[in-house]
Amino acid sequence: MRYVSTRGQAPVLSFGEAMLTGLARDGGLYVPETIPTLTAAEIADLAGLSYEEVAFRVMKPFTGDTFTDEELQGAIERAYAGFGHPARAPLVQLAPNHFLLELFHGPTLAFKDFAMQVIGQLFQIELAKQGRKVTIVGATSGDTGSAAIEAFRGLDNVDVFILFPHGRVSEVQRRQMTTPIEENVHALALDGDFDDCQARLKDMFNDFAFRDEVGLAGVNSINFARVLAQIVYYFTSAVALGAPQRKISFTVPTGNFGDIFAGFLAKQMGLPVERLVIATNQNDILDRCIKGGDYTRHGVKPSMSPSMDIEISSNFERALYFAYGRDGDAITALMTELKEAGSFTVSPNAIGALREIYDSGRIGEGRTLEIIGRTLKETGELICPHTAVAVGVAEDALDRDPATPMVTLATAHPAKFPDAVNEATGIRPALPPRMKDLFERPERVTRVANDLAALEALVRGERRK
Ligand SMILES: Cc1ncc(COP(=O)(O)O)c(C=O)c1O
Ligand SMILES: N[C@@H](CCOP(=O)(O)O)C(=O)O
Repeated sequence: MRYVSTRGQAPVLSFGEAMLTGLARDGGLYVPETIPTLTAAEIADLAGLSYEEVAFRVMKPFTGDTFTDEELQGAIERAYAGFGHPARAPLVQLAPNHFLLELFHGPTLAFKDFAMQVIGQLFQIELAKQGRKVTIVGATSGDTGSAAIEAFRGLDNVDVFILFPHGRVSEVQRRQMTTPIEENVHALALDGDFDDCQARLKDMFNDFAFRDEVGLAGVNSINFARVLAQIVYYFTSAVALGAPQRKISFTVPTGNFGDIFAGFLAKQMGLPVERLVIATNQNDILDRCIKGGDYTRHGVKPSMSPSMDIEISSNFERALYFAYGRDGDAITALMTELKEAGSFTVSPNAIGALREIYDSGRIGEGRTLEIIGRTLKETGELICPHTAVAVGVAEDALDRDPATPMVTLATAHPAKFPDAVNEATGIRPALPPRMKDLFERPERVTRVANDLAALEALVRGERRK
């Protein structure tokens, strides 16, 4: 299995190399050269297996010979052992044809744990084999950061620096990043928004001298291994609802497009996915693009679903790459236009290809609150604001296609966003007992300017040599 860049100009790599490389050296994102498929019989055979067994069967064909079967199985077992639900990703019924896929039973209470816990294990195996140390720099709008810290805290051969937008994450999210005591963990509050954090991260990858000097590695969904581990729950949930005999649709609260792109890969692998519905909050660039063909930045407006406050949606590049028939030059041109002019127009063929796969919708702030309140009243489920955005978009999609079962991804625990949930319901959801002293723990955070040279100097100075 070989991995190629969406911009077509970077070295072709194995899975292991792509995992440790992060951003491709031409600025693109790695994708598999071919997408492995499962037959209908192989998908049917997943019924009744544990989450871990399904994960192994789905992930193995992508990893080539980087890991032995025993290594991959062991990594998966260890990754999910600490989850707070035996099913790992349980389904809850909201309405006759509407199901919620709860992805918040991992250690940091967000769907990011599903992939981050696995790649934490895979990094350790690969770094030990190669006798290497790496410096991970991550950008977060709230959830990736704590999941990365949880997966890599205390490791001797990894330093972790997390850039988050100052004042734009929830207090629980911030404290999850600023209270770990391990000296390899560095929380950096950047003066800017998430797009600035991600842009500086990509700048660091594009500064080859810096990248090579510090052994830069990435665990954002830039890293294909992140997306890979997120394919698994599309299979477990669809099979539980009758796939491969029955088609299933998914609605995904979307920001950086990693989670829904994993759904695209599941579909390409043979899972009968009817529609993948992109759910956006008031930062609706993806909804506008799918509907009108224009990807135009308007400026990020902070919302009550802060993890989706994103306008430069990193993995949309991967979606465009497939929509443009794997044309790296076309993608390079679009990404250059976005950087220089703040917008691009998708070609008629490519927008047609995207609309074959994706549907989309947008939910504003008022409706988000209404949905949190109504969902609790009608179903007894307390949901986070990101999930509420997706529930609203899914309800609209179900009105258009009531016959196909809809799975809505519940991406974070409501206790991560107590203020919004309280405003909608009058309930402040409690954190699990293991986190009950989160608000008493001392915080350790460095405020940083949105300045590449200053950030690089900080990482150089703080990482352990
Ligand atoms: C709670 C939550 N929901 C949804 C998203 C959006 O997911 P993605 O960036 O993969 O589109 C994020 C951030 O990634 C998140 O943290
Ligand atoms: N919403 C994310 C943003 C980063 O996304 P990633 O999937 O690329 O890591 C977050 O919570 O940080």
